[in-house]
Amino acid sequence: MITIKVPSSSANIGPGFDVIGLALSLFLELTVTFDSTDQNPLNCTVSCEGLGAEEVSLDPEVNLITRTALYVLKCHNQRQFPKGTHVNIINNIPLGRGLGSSGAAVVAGVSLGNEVGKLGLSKARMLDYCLMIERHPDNVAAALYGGFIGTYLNELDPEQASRKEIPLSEVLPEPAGGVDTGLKPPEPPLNIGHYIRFRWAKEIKCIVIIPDFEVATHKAREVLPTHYPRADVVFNMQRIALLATALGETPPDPDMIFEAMQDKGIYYAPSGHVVLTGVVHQPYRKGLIPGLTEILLSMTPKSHPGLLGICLSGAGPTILALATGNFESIADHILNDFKQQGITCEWKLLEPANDGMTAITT
Ligand SMILES: Nc1ncnc2c1ncn2[C@@H]1O[C@H](COP(=O)(O)OP(=O)(O)O)[C@@H](O)[C@H]1O
Ligand SMILES: N[C@@H](CCOP(=O)(O)O)C(=O)O
Repeated sequence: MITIKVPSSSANIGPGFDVIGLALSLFLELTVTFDSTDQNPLNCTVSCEGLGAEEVSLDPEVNLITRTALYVLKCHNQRQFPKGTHVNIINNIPLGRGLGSSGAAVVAGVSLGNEVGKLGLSKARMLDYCLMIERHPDNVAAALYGGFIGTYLNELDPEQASRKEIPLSEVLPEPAGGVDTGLKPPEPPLNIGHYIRFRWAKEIKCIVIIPDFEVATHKAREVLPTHYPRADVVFNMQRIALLATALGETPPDPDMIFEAMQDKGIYYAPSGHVVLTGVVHQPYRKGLIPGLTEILLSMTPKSHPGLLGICLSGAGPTILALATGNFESIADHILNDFKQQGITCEWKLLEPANDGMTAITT
């Protein structure tokens, strides 16, 4: 039996759009067993329990995890799973909520291909495969390596860059294209992306407030501009520089962290009007998440002692609040704000998941 465990993740943490990721203690788990008397297309069956079980396809040609595993296998001239492979998915990551469920599924799929195909891929090479599928590195790198990380994509030479830009529909056709197409899918270039781990102060806990509706990440990316004013980019770079260090300092400095988690600046013009500056993703997404702006503006470390900072988790709709105490009252405030918009939520108190993806054969 093979057991693969992958953490959820919260990407961006305010200003770090497509850069910063934090692996969190909610997990996707696969148990993989083999019964060679089973005869199935692609030699694979899938079952699923836990969150999203009724939503997730059990067809191995459609399911994101098994399709990803098949992509990795086909790149290594293995056209199907080993005989009688059964993949049981146990999912604790809510789907489409900004907690990296798709990133975790892609990491789990790459690891599944690696394990059943006995490919011996390093985590660095697995990251290349992940980045051919989920092309922003923050979630997949956090899920693969664990902890609080900064990520980047390397400049590739033109031939490699064009391979990386191959449309997702060719890398990961849906359905997966069966056993016999004979075509090898586009292999990832080497060293597409990399990461660095930052320190995390152990007293900082992660409150996640998870609304009861989904926002598909690809839709939440469509609402973003392709170009930004220089002032906005500078604003966010200034905050990221703080963020990378401020969350590792003991004792945590609430005012510094609150500022470091801003993806917007509020400037009171001489006319008295409020002007927003320094905006990369959150405010553009407010149309998808009722109450977002009000929630982000409604709390500070002064109004809510214990609070360090607040932001949208990934592409939303989950809100991430970092805090050292008063977890319930901080969560209650955000639950109430969402309630005024007619939205019910659940909340959880999570910790960083330091291990990242693990795969164990027993
Ligand atoms: N455990 C899983 N098994 C199969 N597919 C999954 C799994 N988790 C996520 N997915 C796919 O990823 C989609 C959600 O991805 P996305 O919109 O990026 O949201 P997020 O990553 O923020 O949860 C789901 O609708 C589903 O298609
Ligand atoms: N940087 C990405 C992160 C998306 O995270 P997810 O958990 O919502 O998939 C973005 O902001 O689009």
